[in-house]
Amino acid sequence: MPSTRLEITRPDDWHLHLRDGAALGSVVTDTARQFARAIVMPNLKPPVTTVAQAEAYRARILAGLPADTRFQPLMTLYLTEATTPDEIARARASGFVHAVKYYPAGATTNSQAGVRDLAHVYPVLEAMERHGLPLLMHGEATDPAVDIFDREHAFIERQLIPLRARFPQLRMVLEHITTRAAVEFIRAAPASVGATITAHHLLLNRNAIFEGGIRPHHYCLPVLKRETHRQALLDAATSGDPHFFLGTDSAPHARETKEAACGCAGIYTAHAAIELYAEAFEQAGKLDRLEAFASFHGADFYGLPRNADTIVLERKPWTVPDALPFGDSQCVPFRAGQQVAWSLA
Ligand SMILES: NC(=O)N[C@@H](CC(=O)O)C(=O)O
Ligand SMILES: [Zn+2]
Ligand SMILES: [Zn+2]
Repeated sequence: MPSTRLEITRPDDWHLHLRDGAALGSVVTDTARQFARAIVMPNLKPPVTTVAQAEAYRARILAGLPADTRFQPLMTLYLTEATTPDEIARARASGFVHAVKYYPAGATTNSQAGVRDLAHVYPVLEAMERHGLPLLMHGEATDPAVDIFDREHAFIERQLIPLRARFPQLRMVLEHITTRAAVEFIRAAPASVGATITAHHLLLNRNAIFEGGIRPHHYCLPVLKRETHRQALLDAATSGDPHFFLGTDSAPHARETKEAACGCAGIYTAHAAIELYAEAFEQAGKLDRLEAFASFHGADFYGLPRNADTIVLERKPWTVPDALPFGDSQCVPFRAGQQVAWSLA
């Protein structure tokens, strides 16, 4: 008999975009409904580059939460070529900054202030290695000559392998992995290197971007890949291997900025995140592996306690709204107007 009810330790989201201002208030509740904690990405405009900015952003997130939630935002700093080793020491001492995010300049949404040449931040990486502060990576090569579907693989070859050799003790997370090459690299790495996997990369392949026409709400970075890569991700997520953990990369954008001649990258999944992961794990026949992926591996990697309470998922389909409020605009969520197979009780 297929399961119709699943109780698991409350999960955490190890890669999340909450945005700021009015938009923040519209989205944070979706995450707080299901997750105890989330690693909050710093790619605001302007980016969160200092501990003082992270502290102020954290306060704005907490102020946007409904009174009855205990959701904890785990903050990150945006690495720039001006970041100092002193800032890393302050981050470690803060207790609320849990990682530093590396955006290769130009690789993705709000990455212009990112790093052009890793050699310029070696002293900062050395400080992170010493303080045990993880480096989170948007792992795509930015060389425009590299085919967009090969950018993750090229990043691994050109940046990640040399970086691992130079900083062997540096804790790292390759974020939102999308390829078999990434899965293989992470599997072979020590426990100090992990990877997050999104629900949308587990559920969709690149055909979804072009189904009957161009689908801006299925455009994200790294871009969706072929079916063989989706299969590799599903194998990794459901394998029980502690290198792999849940990170939604839920990345809301106002409708008009995606439905445009040059649409933004990012897919919003926070409204149904754990339910979507349950669908993917069910598809693989591995629902029994969801809890470790969603609730144990990430906490263990970050050296944080596992959550003590639980959530209950029921196999009860529901229909996702066509649009959700997003500041003074709207956000079109993943599966808009369509069904999700699992519900959060
Ligand atoms: N994933 C995306 O397509 N977009 C993210 C940025 C990111 O995580 O690369 C965003 O901030 O919109
Ligand atoms: Zn990214
Ligand atoms: Zn992201």
